[in-house]
Amino acid sequence: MFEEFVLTASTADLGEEPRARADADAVEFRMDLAVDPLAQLDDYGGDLPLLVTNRASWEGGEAADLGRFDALSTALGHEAVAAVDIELAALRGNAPEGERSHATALRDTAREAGVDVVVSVHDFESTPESGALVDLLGDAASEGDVGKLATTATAPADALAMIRATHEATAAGHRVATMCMGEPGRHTRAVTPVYGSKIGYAPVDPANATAPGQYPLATLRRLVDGLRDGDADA
Ligand SMILES: O=C1C[C@@](O)(C(=O)O)C[C@@H](O)[C@@H]1O
Repeated sequence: MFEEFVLTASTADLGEEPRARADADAVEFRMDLAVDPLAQLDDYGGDLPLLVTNRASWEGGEAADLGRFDALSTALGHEAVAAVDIELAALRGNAPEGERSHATALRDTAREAGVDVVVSVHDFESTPESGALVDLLGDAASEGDVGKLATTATAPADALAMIRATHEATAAGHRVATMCMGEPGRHTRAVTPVYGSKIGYAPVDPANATAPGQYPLATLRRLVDGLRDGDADA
């Protein structure tokens, strides 16, 4: 699914999917933020494929325990689910007790089901220097189909480090998705796809952003396509 850039509309409400169709290529379903996520999946009849995320509380989400893996595993049985997000820290075992075995089992299930695995890393405080970012991207990409890195930019230099790291990791053959959270890094969401980033995230309803600094969905679509095609009105 991630050979080309994929713009995902992030939401906790699959009922928003019709509003996302005009601009998004997929929906990121934030199961940890959703009311009755498995029932929503059962009822889903939309056109867009789903990336399912059930973000752990220790990685900035709301899913409090290992039960999040059971819910993700059930989600993989739905035909519309094309990709699943798993935290790198869960796969590498430097997370709370029991995460690693659940995370690797989920990855196996995803592979058997032909579902892509996005391995994610988040830093809600800062952006390390670009060499460290490249290492993180290499680690994440080697554990799944795409390595995703979202860090917090507090100055323009942080955005530059992320752009550089995106370029270097892509040149080294890794499939990555990158972005900075926070206002000084907002433009990375439009620019890193030029350097190889394969996933963008934006809320359908700007009032429900799932990370600081996200552009509205239609804006990110226009910016990414405009930079790619050289047509600002694209
Ligand atoms: O990991 C990511 C990236 C993200 O944090 C962002 O910065 O856009 C938004 C989240 O919904 C998603 O799971």
